[in-house]
Amino acid sequence: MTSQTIRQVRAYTLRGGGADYHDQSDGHWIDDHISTPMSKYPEYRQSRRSFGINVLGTLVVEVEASDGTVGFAVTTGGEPGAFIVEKHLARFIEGARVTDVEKIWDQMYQSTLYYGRKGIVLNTLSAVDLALWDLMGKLREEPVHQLLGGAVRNELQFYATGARPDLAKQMGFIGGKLPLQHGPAEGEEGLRRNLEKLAHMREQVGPDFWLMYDCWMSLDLNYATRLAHAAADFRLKWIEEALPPDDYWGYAALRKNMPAGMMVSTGEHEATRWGFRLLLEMGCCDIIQPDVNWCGGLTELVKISALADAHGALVVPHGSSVYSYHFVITRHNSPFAEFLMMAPKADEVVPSFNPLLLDEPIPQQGRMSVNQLDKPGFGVRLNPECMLERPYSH
Ligand SMILES: C[C@H](O)[C@H](O)[C@@H](O)[C@@H](O)C(=O)O
Ligand SMILES: [Mg+2]
Repeated sequence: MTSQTIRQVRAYTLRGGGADYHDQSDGHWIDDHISTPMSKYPEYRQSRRSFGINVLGTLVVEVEASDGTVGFAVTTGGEPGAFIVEKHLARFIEGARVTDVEKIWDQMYQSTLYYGRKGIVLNTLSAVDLALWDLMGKLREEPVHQLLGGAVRNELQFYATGARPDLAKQMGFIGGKLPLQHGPAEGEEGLRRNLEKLAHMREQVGPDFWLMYDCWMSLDLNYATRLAHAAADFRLKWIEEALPPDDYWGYAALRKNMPAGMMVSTGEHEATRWGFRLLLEMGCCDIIQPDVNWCGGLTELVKISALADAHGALVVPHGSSVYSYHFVITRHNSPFAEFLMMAPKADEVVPSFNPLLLDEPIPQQGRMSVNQLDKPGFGVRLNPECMLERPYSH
């Protein structure tokens, strides 16, 4: 295995669902009047697709070893990501040993520092890194969680993100995270409607089921503070991504002013150990939520997680299908995982990156046994019916 080198890296794109899970059709809960930083513009308030949340589409990266074995991974990245893989990163990947993930990561990161650091470049770098971990697992015939040191528990437990926490409770999930639908631009009426929604859901799910609000970067410090204190009456467990990712100072102030016992979470749009060091050292949050397809991949998430552990923070990766499941089950400070309800009415458990991945495991009664993760690599295959395109080559 250690003598195997990488013969070729290839980058493909796909539209409609897949890793760019916001790329859905009309009528899906995930695009129904959700509060965003663009909600101050009425014309962009109803649909996140209207301002382009789905412009990138899915990026699929394949890495082929000298013996023909192929590892792959997916992310949000589309054509820009494919260009970066084929025209820039390929030179550090092809010819390298399959096991050289640390060196390849460092060369990809340092060589793109002048235009990367976060966002699309880190999404792309993450997909290459995850494809390498998939390839290593396939060559060693071991699931990735074994390569990471092995499971510390026999099963994963999940909370569900979606419009129907009441149904999520019936399906066995440990909690439900609602998308916040009204932001500061909708004033007191909007705040009242946010609280009415929460009150209704609390009535539906009873006193102990976790309820959270995901604010998707859309609030200001005063609104977030007022929302948190009013939501304490309905036992909100955490307020998520209330402020823009760069407002570390705002998060630190919000966390200081939170109601006793309510947590602050953020991080899905943060990247690298340096970004998360800032969040942790400034006391911004109780839970960090790196997306392993966006933060720098598994090689970087291991570093981020150790940093968080030293700070006593939980690491609950943003929903990223098998790519986070294999990680979460190996970490003591990742006691539960997120499951994105991708059924349009959030009334059915379907694979997160539907329809792109075959054999993608789904929670049963809100839980997933480690046995469901026991195939080599990440244990998934690309759906041959998905029309992948390769827009660039090298
Ligand atoms: C539900 C949220 O608005 C996002 O769509 C979601 O992807 C993300 O913020 C999450 O935490 O799942
Ligand atoms: Mg979120």
